[in-house]
Amino acid sequence: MSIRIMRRFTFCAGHRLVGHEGKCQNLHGHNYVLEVYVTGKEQDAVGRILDFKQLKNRCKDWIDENWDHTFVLWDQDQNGLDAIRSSEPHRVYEMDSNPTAENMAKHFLEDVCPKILGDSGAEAYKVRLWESEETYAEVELD
Ligand SMILES: Nc1nc2c(c(=O)[nH]1)N=C([C@H](O)[C@H](O)COP(=O)(O)OP(=O)(O)OP(=O)(O)O)CN2
Repeated sequence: MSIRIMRRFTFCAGHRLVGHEGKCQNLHGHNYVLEVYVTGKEQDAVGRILDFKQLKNRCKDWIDENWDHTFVLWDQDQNGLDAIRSSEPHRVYEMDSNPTAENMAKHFLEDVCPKILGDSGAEAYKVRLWESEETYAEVELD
């Protein structure tokens, strides 16, 4: 048997997709919804895999500090980075890949979750990132 929990987060961010054939090659923003799915080997004495509040605080702190009200840009997108950095104040989060919903979800699951949940006894196994009410990308550990 496996037990899973999930918490949902919302944040606003700007980005653009280098090489995209349509409008998304331009700087624009989204009201993102991030769902973080977590599992754990054991329930604690209270019956929890991980306290929802712990999950909330650990993820929300990272999102607030790194993605919320930030431009998420590819580190190869020099022209985009220069444009955002020419405004004051600004917030930029550099990715090592184009900031598609797929790549942002992958980065959060593979790179961020191990750091923020590392000592919690729980592990994120799936992340779903909604870019709009109609579209999401989902990544799951094999
Ligand atoms: N597989 C992916 N495709 C696209 C992504 C993505 O992250 N993964 N992102 C975008 C853009 O960021 C964009 O904001 C969404 O574009 P699109 O769905 O084309 O926009 P609309 O449906 O709103 O277009 P309308 O013509 O206004 O209906 C693109 N693709």
